[in-house]
Amino acid sequence: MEKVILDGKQVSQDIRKKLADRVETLKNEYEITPCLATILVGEDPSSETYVRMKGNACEKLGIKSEKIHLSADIDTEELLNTIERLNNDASVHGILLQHPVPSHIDERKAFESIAIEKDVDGVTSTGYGQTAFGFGKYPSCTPAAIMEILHYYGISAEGKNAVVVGRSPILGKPVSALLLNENATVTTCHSHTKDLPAVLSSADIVVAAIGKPQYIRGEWLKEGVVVLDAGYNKGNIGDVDYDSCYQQASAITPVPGGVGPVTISMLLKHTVDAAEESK
Ligand SMILES: Nc1nc(=O)c2c([nH]1)NC[C@@H]1CN(c3ccc(C(=O)N[C@@H](CCC(=O)O)C(=O)O)cc3)C=[N+]21
Repeated sequence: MEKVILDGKQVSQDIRKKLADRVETLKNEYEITPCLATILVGEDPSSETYVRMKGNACEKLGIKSEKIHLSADIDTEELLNTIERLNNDASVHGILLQHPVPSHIDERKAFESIAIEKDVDGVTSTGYGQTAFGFGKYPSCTPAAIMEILHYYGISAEGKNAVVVGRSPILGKPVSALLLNENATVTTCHSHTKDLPAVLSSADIVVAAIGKPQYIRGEWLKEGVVVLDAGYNKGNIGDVDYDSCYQQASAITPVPGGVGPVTISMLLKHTVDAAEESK
């Protein structure tokens, strides 16, 4: 059986190369510099790393990155005020509020306050609804990345059994919707699922989005399965047990170097899209 390692760095490079030209055109012909505002609340070191990576990726492409770092003890109101200011700032095209925020803050309320035309990270319920109905401009970035990888490698979801493990608002739910829109038969599993290995045994495509390191085992999967690992556990460990899943798979994303870099590329792409929409 031919085996493909789905190379997220390669996919990501191709996307970013195309974006560089669009950024140049925006600057030279329209005097618009695309700008992404990132909001980080508190001091979680891995969140700091991800936000720094996003900012650096922007700057490398000539996208302006406005980094806002708020202290862990702010209240929901202060966060809403910050988002309101960015909503009203015409020089800002996209807003990313890094998840998770400290638990005393109402994260859902904050996400909902992001203006839809700046919701490049696909976190609002309007954005999710549009994604689910199939006309959304900016699906959440990790779900968008997963679909981008499938398209890049010519892997069709049509008629396939796709099993998504996880149902979070910016990952499991929207990726289930995107796969459904491409005519997969989608099953979404979660902590109440009775027999996960039994459900997985019929999967042609598996998306792991649980947040448990190396949880999905190759013994649960059928031969030839396509495995997309959206896990980002501490130490760059995915949600699938790579070695055993690799044995069964016809195609698999590694961690690192799989879904992660493409997630950042989709964020960049959506920011450039939003800047173009603003002309
Ligand atoms: N509002 C919001 N939107 C997000 O999209 C979002 C979020 N919150 N919170 C956290 C998760 C996590 N996430 C990652 C993005 C890139 C890598 C990534 O590029 N990882 C590299 C390795 C990381 C490294 O080199 O340290 C890789 O997989 O190759 C990982 C994780 C986005 N998230």
